[in-house]
Amino acid sequence: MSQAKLAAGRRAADLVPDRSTLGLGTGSTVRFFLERLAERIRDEGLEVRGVPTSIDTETVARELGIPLVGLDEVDLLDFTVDGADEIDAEYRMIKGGGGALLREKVVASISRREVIVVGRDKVVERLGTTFDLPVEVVPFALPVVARQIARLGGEPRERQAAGGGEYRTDNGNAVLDVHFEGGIEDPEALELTLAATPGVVECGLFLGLADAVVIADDDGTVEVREKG
Ligand SMILES: O=C(CO)[C@H](O)[C@H](O)COP(=O)(O)O
Repeated sequence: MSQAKLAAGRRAADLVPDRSTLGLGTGSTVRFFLERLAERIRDEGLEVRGVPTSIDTETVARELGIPLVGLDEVDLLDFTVDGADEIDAEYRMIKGGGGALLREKVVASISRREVIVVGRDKVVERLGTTFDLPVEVVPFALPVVARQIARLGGEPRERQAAGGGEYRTDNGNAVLDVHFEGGIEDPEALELTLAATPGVVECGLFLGLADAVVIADDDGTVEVREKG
């Protein structure tokens, strides 16, 4: 078990305000957040309801007794906690290692406060240097999008399911994990280009969405950084 993920997830749960509507991210760090959140609901009577960003998170939240709500009943979210695969000094991120990028970005876009939980190993100088960029693609368009990404200088690889075979997101789409040799030079320009590519549903670049980051070390030390 990663002590850093445990420490970051638990600290974020301690920051959750009472009587709030929450975005519930996805991933192993968020799992620790959910467990601590459930403890607070039980022990302190914390009143919250959450919008899950994946079927996995929905299942875990239900098991833990965290009240859930749908986007049809919610306009804005008070507070979201999510993980990241990389984050840079400007709080720009790569997300989608768990395949939940689309729902995560929708939830981040309506969150008043987006708090990111990571181990220090996720903090990078340049995005794309330690993690390939996930791009969610309509299956029909896979070859077209892959060729377009190659023209942009990326090396796309279709994600496979854990046991082999076809990988599909919760939305029924495929994922291309795209390697950029030397990292991503201009994340803003790349996000715009990908968004304008027919067949691309969403990409894992999360720019200007994080408000704070909870960074933990393996010894359990936690630092909370606010975006200036
Ligand atoms: O973006 C994500 C899922 O789509 C996750 O937040 C990201 O992959 C980090 O996961 P973990 O906390 O397991 O390292």
